[in-house]
Amino acid sequence: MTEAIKSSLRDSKTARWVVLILVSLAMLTAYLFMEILSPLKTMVQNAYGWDNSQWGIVTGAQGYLNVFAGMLILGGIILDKMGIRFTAITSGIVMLGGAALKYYAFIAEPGGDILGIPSQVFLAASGFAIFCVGAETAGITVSKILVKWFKGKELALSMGLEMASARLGSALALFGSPRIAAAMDIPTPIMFAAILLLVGLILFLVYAMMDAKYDKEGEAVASESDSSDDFKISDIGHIIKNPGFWYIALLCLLFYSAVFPFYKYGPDLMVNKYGVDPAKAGDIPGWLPIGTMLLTPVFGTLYDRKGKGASIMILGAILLIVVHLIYWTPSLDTVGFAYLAVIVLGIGFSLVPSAMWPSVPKIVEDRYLGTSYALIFFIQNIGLMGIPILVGKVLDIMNPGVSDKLDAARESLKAQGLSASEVGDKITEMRIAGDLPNYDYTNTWLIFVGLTIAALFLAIMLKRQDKKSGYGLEKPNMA
Ligand SMILES: N[C@@H](Cc1c[nH]cn1)C(=O)NCC(=O)O
Repeated sequence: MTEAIKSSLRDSKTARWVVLILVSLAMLTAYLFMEILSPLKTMVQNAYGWDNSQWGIVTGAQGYLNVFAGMLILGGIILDKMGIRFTAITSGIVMLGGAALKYYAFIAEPGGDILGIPSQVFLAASGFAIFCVGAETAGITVSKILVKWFKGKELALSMGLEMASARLGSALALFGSPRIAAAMDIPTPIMFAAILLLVGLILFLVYAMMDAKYDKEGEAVASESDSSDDFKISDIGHIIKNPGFWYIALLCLLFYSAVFPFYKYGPDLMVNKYGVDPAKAGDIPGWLPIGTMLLTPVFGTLYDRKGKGASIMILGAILLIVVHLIYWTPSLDTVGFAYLAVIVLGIGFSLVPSAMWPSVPKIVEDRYLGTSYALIFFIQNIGLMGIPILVGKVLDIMNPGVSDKLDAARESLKAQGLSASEVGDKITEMRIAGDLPNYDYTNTWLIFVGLTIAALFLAIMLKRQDKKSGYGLEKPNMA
C-alpha cells in the first residue's frame, strides 16, 4: 500500500509539472482572449462606428452573467458538486462558445438592433459575457487543481507561475492583436484567439485524463475530503460578518477596477493623447503584464519572508494614484510619460495582488476560504462590469459631437462602397492628419484617479482593522 502511494501520480514531480504546464497554458489562452479586443478600440470605432458607450457595453460585459445571474457563485457550487474534471471541461466549452459568438458578431456584421442596442454590439457583448462565465470558473477551478496537486509541495510557486503564464496571455493579446488586425482585418485576431481557446479546451481534456488516473490511485481521497476550497452558501453568513473581509473585498474591487479596465481604455488613450499608431496601440499597456510576470513573485517572496502585507497594499495604492495622475495631467503628453506611468503601474499591480491574495487566509478561517475567494471575485466583477460602462458613458458626455463627426465621415466613405476595414483605415488616416477629431480623455480619467484614492483609503482602513483584530497581515508568512 505504502509503495502504491509513493508511486502515485501526485508524488511524481514530472506529473505535477505536466499538470502545471497544461493548466497554465489553458489559462494563457483564456487571458489572451479576455484582452484580444482591448487594443482594437480605435480601430473598432473607426471601422464599425461604435461610440464609447457601446464600447463600454461590450468590454463591461464581463460581469453581466457573473454578477446579475450569479454565475460566478453558481460556478463555485458546480465545482464543489460536480468536481474538477467536469468544471474544467465545461468552463472550456463555455469560453469557446462565447468566443465563437463574439467572432460571429464581427465577421457577420449583423445590421439592425436587438433590445435597442445595435445587433453587432449586442452579440459581441453577449459572447463576451458568456466567455467570461467560463473564464472566471476556469480561474477558480485551476486554483483548486493546483491545491490538489501541489499542496504541501511547491504550491505558492505553482500559483505564481500559473499567474505569470496568464499575464503572458494578456501581453500577447495587447502586442499582437492590433498588428494582426492592421495586417489582415479586425475579426482575424479574434478568430486566432478563439482557435487558441480550442487548444485550451484540449489541454483541459488531457488534464482530465490525468486527474481521473490520480483519483483512481485512491490517494485523492484525502485531498478531496479537505473541503477548505469548496464553495458553501451557508458560509456566506459567517464571512460577511467579518469587517476584514469587506475591506479586502472592496479593496479588490477598487484596485482591479483601476487596472483591468485600463487594458480596455489604455490603448485608445495612447492613440488619442500620446499620438501612438493604432496598429501599436497595445504596445505601452502591454508592458504592464510583462512587468507583473517578473515582479509579482519577487514581492510575493518579500511578503512571505518579511511580512508588511497591509503596508505593501498601501504602497501599491499610492503608486496607482501617481500613475493615473500622470495619465490624467494634460501637459504630460509625451510618450516618455506614458512609459513611465506604465512602469510604475507594473510595480503597483505587482505589489497589491502579491499581498492581497495571500492575506485572505489570514482574515478568514481556512474552512471558509473557497467561498471567500468566490465572493471576492463576485464583488470584483461588479467593478469590472461597471467601470468600463461608466468610463465609456462619461467619455461620450465629455466629447460632445466627436462621435457624430466620425459617424458622418464613415457614412460618406461607406456610400463610396468601401468595406468596414477600408473605412476604418481611412478614418484612422484622417484622425492622424487632424482632419477628424480625437477623444479628449482628461476629465474621464478622473474616474481612475478617484478609484485609486478610494483604494488607498480602504488599504489604510484594512491596516487599522488588522491592528484591531490581529489578523497578522504585517507578519511574515514563513516562520
Ligand atoms: N477575476 C480573475 C480573472 C480575471 C482576469 N481579468 C479579468 N478577470 C482575476 O482577477 N484574477 C486575478 C488576477 O490578478 O488576474
